[in-house]
Amino acid sequence: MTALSSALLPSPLLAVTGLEQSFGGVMALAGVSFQVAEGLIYAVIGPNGAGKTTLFNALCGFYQPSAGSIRFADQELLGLPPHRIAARGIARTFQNLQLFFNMTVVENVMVGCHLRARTHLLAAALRLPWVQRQEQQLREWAIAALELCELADRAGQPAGSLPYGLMKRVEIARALAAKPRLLLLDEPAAGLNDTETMALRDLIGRIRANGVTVLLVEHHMPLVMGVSDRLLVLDYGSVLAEGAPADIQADPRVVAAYLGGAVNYAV
Ligand SMILES: Nc1ncnc2c1ncn2[C@@H]1O[C@H](COP(=O)(O)OP(=O)(O)OP(=O)(O)O)[C@@H](O)[C@H]1O
Repeated sequence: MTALSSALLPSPLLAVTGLEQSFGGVMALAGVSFQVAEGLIYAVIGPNGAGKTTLFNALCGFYQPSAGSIRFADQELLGLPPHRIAARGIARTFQNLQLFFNMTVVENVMVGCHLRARTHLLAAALRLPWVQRQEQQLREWAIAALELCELADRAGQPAGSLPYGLMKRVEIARALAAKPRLLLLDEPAAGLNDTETMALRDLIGRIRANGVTVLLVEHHMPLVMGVSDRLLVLDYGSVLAEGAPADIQADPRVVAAYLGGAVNYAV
């Protein structure tokens, strides 16, 4: 690539370089580097214990890596606390449900908008007009996120009354309500049946179509291969491979890392 053509390329939305995180003697991330262009669905895969969740936790500021760099939209994130990283435009879901079961679906999703809200306790207690206008705005954002997740008709129901697959969608809607530029999905297909998984695949496509870049940690290979533009393969905290789904499926190192070849990639 010439200097001129590389200068014309847009800088990646996310650029991770040499990221290191250890726990005692375990190097969970041993110098991980990769880049994600804006608008991609980018998956991170790898066997159990490879470092995928640690990577997410580092990106969100829950862990403070000992070395490396995380540049998001050309700004360094390393060292920032989670709420400042979220305010920069990164939202995530978790492996385990983190819902308020007694609150309604829309109330759960409105929690995700709080970063966009101006909070003032006295004004809220007095129900000042601007507080009411703001609440109406947050409700509209929450409803828009629910519509994208095909949950608008469940808005008024207690979150705890929904089937598990829909509860996981509420979590995605809550993350979307923060209006992120990058959405991190941590094993969104875990516990879903085949129909729900196919619906999830469509939803991830719609999220990208709405201008949100997606970083996906997932063990469900048919989903990963069917929805992703590129993949990063981690193994023992290091990058084993990076590339398009077809290249990753053909990579013997990846096949070997997964139980000596017993990977079902069928979509
Ligand atoms: N908080 C922690 N304290 C100690 N060790 C940890 C901690 N978090 C992760 N580890 C270790 O770091 C390594 C990477 O773990 P991590 O959870 O990131 O893997 P993973 O790829 O997400 O695995 P899985 O697919 O099972 O979720 C593992 O050896 C794990 O035991």
